[in-house]
Amino acid sequence: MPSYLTLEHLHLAYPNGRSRWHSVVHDLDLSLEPGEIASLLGESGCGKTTILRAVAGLDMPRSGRIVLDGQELAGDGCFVPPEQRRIGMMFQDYALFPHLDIRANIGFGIRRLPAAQRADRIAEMARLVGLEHSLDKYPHELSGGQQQRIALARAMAPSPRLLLLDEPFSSLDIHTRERLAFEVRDILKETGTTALLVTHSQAEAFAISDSVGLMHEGRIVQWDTPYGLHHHPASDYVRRFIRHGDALEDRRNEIFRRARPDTAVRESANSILSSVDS
Ligand SMILES: Nc1ncnc2c1ncn2[C@@H]1O[C@H](COP(=O)(O)OP(=O)(O)OP(=O)(O)O)[C@@H](O)[C@H]1O
Repeated sequence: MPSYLTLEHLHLAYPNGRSRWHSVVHDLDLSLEPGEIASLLGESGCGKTTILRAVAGLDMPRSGRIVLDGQELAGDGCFVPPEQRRIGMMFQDYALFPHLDIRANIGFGIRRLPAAQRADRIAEMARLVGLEHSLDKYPHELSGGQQQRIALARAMAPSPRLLLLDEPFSSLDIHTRERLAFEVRDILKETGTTALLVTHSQAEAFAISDSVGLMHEGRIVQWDTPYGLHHHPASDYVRRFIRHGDALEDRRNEIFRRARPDTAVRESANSILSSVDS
């Protein structure tokens, strides 16, 4: 049976001067089942965002195919524009409209629905992310984690066929980041949403995903469950990458353990390790 989302032999490149191209992603294959949550994990510059942009329809592949729910989005002579793909996106910087209240922010993508139906859907999404009492507030009145939940509610309001998340937690402090990653996983599972996330944070990828594709220089070097990546690394590169992520985690946990009574120290450990992590 064909998968829900399929990327086949995808070649992605950026223009690099006169009729020349800088290849970023090479011959990439990937497939997701309905309701699966997957992450692309890798160092900065390995091509994660470039893949999301191609799936969203913001860039056209040089070659290869993208198929979603049986519909060819990009391929031989075919290119469906982003607004017709029914794909939701959530970014690291919330991207909420500061001059609109939370109700209008959540309802932004469903402006064409009849008023009563729209109000119901906004209420449903606000409940889903646990912020049904904040609908009259403005984004600046909410914490970073709350704003990111509103961004999720807004992305999900139009019932997208697929949700793309680009480093959605990286502007949050490290505690909120992990808590929210678990919360978002619960919300996506509850709604049966298929999602593809990109991150350079192993903790985040492991917290949210059913499957993780570890990327290196434009290729997926291992596609596996978090357990599989951890316990059965397919190469030295994967082993080193995972060990480095574990070492950061251990260091952070140790600092927290020692600094438990002292919030100021905990805060500073948080910020030091967020910067190391990024
Ligand atoms: N608009 C662009 N034009 C030219 N080159 C680009 C463009 N966007 C990205 N690149 C290049 O493509 C490569 C992959 O970038 P991409 O943003 O996909 O990486 P990433 O893995 O998402 O990194 P990060 O974690 O830092 O966001 C990098 O070498 C980058 O310089």
